[in-house]
Amino acid sequence: MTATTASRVLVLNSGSSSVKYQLLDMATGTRLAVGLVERIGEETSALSHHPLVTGGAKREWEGEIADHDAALKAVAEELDSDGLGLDSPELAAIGHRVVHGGLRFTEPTLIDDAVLKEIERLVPVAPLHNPANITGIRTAQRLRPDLPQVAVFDTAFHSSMPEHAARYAIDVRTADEHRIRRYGFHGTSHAYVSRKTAELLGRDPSEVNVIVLHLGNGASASAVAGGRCVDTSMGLTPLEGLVMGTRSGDIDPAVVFHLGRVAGMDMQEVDELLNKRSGLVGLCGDNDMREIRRRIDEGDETARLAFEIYIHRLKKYIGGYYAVLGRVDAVVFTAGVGENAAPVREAAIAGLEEFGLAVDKDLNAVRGDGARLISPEYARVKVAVVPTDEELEIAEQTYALVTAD
Ligand SMILES: Nc1ncnc2c1ncn2[C@@H]1O[C@H](COP(=O)(O)OP(=O)(O)O)[C@@H](O)[C@H]1O
Ligand SMILES: CC(=O)OP(=O)(O)O
Ligand SMILES: [Mg+2]
Repeated sequence: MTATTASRVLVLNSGSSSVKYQLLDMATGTRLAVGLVERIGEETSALSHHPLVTGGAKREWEGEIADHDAALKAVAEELDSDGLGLDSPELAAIGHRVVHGGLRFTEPTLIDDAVLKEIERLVPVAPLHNPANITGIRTAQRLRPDLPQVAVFDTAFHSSMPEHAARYAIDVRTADEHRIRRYGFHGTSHAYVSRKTAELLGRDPSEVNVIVLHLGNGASASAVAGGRCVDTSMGLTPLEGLVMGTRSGDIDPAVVFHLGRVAGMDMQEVDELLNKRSGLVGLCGDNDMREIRRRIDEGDETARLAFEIYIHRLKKYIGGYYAVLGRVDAVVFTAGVGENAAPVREAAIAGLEEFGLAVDKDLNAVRGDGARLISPEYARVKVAVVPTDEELEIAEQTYALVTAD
């Protein structure tokens, strides 16, 4: 690869209705700008942009942002007005989060037409995510056709899973023909957070076993043994596993047939039901944990039951992965809910004292930005909050690829 003196990387983390972005200088380890576009395609979208080096204040505005293409143009304009535009010769590459990499992509990958085609082929198994990732790539390519664009896949970290964890117990030929298996997602987060947890414990990642609970709007759990993923809760698609903001997580697959045969729903309707009208929003009408906690505090029983279902599922995965790992050094909470919702952490760990797990109420209540332990001194298994940073992890992998000899 050509050597480059440019050392900035722009990272685009395009979600189903949002784009998170960061501009970083990899030579100095400085974050130059961070931002977020939310509610893309809805009546009022919101953009928040924070230039970190130009002394500028955080800028926030609301307006209509119809699609991801418009969102990226808005991001480019914000960066431009800080003198950090995409036309900068200091930009070395653009790193993209791509949710589904299938069987083929297990490493950060330089994007060309063939790679983009393969990412497109995977749209049916990440219908909420890969299309947004593709738009991000195309728009970035149009704005800077000369720059290397790198895809960092959510599935990559999980590709080390043993076959007994990755395979579903269905007819092998059908599974192989259609590449049906557990791929797992949020991999850059699970990789980053498990590594940071080892650091927090003052140990080498190869020595520690951790259960990572990535609880955002999408949510997943993983069992990481010595730095390697051995099981994860999301499957062929990001629908399986934990109860999420709008997704059901685990259900009996026969529910799908039943809805078809008895309720007369077609595939599209069932897909939409399970991905967009289930999870917390389906259970109580809200998918934001802040709002759910507020309602519980006011005595709302529907919100309480939704919370209890969410916690019950979490406990099942903590227990399950404890058994899979045999020995656990830490259970770690991360992402929007995991980092901020103390009641979720407390409830998920409650009653697990026999597992060596406990949460210290005071430590749990402390709000902080950094990685921290929330278990009492005596706890045999540590409980931690470790903020995730998918954008930093993507930037590092992107920069390593474009500067490799
Ligand atoms: N202070 C908070 N207390 C409780 N939950 C929070 C708080 N801040 C954010 N959240 C939760 O985090 C979610 C977003 O998490 P995030 O990791 O950003 O998700 P995603 O990347 O999937 O969009 C929100 O929907 C909300 O439920
Ligand atoms: C894969 C996935 O669920 O991602 P997100 O949490 O960003 O929706
Ligand atoms: Mg996320």
